Amino acid sequence: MAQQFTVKVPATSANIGPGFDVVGLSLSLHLTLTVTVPPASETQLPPIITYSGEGAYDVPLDAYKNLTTRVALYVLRCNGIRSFPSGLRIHAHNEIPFGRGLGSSGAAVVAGVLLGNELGQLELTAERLLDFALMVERHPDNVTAALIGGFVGSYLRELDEADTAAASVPLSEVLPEYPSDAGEDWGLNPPPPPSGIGHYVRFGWSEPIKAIAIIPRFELSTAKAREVLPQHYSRKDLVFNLQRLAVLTTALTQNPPDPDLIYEAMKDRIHQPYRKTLVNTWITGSHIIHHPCNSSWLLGICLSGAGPTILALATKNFEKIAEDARRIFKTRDIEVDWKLLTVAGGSEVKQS
Ligand SMILES: Nc1ncnc2c1ncn2[C@@H]1O[C@H](COP(=O)(O)OP(=O)(O)OP(=O)(O)O)[C@@H](O)[C@H]1O
Ligand SMILES: N[C@@H](CCO)C(=O)O
Repeated sequence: MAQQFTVKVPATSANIGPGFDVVGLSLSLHLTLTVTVPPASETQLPPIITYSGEGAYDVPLDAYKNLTTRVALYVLRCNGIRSFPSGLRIHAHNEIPFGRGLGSSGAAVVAGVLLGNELGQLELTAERLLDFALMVERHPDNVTAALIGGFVGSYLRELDEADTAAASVPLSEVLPEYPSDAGEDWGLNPPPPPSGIGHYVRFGWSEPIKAIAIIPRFELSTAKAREVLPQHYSRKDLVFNLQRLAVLTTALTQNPPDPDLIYEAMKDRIHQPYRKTLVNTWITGSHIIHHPCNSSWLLGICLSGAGPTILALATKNFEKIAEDARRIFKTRDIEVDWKLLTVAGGSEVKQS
């Protein structure tokens, strides 16, 4: 009998203003894999991937090139399993737009880790799953929120010398460039992650708060949006962010939420000001939302992840906010789509 299971991973919005590389929020758009493993056979048949939804025209369907399946193979090989099961079939349906700051790559990585764990029947703990995801994505905010779900804060443990070296191997060694006909015999064993890299806590979330994602119709790669950030910050700017983040993690749990407190607590001096040069959506976005004294349902706005999506948090009048935003963007020749999103649960694997 064939084995069938699904892997469902949510979108995430990282940073939420001041929490650069620290906080992430899982949102109600998903990447879902439907996986069929046929009964074992004598012949080794290659995996077949089909794909629908966001990115369907761009994503590689070769299992040795596709991000999700390469991550799954990484997990398998680190656990002594050289190849995918013969005749493996995966259908991916994706609702998360690529390169918009909604954690599409984090979701693809987490889906790959869960896929590898399930195919190899490895029964890895959540902590170990996170180690594997962090070896690929390297900053914890998106992958931790995608795996655990909710509004999540995380840090990376300070590693000793040996673990630092293990965690710093280039991504090209973790996910090597496989030839398209790669099979069981190809390549060396990849470097496994050190243990217990990421640590996290899930905060509460105030039930009436929803997120409006205002999504420009262009991509911005996270790598590019990180290149513009400085190596050093002033004490004043660091304290500015720390003060706001400390308040924000509790302010977003309170019901009713306090718009004045949240609006100010979502300000940032660590990444958004530098990304202005790349993302003129942020300049536009920061003019959309009036101060909450004028509109108590608008709580605050931020760049979602590395951008270009703008995330507005609000308790009502969602459509009005989004349509006002669309009109303002239009005057600057930026076409946007918008989605009203709720906070999602964490990743799920279900046998069918
Ligand atoms: N479902 C997927 N399958 C395969 N590859 C994917 C998938 N989703 C994303 N990717 C890869 O990740 C790239 C986007 O990653 P990137 O980190 O630049 O943006 P993002 O994750 O959408 O945004 P952010 O990290 O700011 O939230 C895509 O161009 C694609 O190469
Ligand atoms: N914290 C990361 C999130 C990107 O996914 C950044 O802002 O670069």
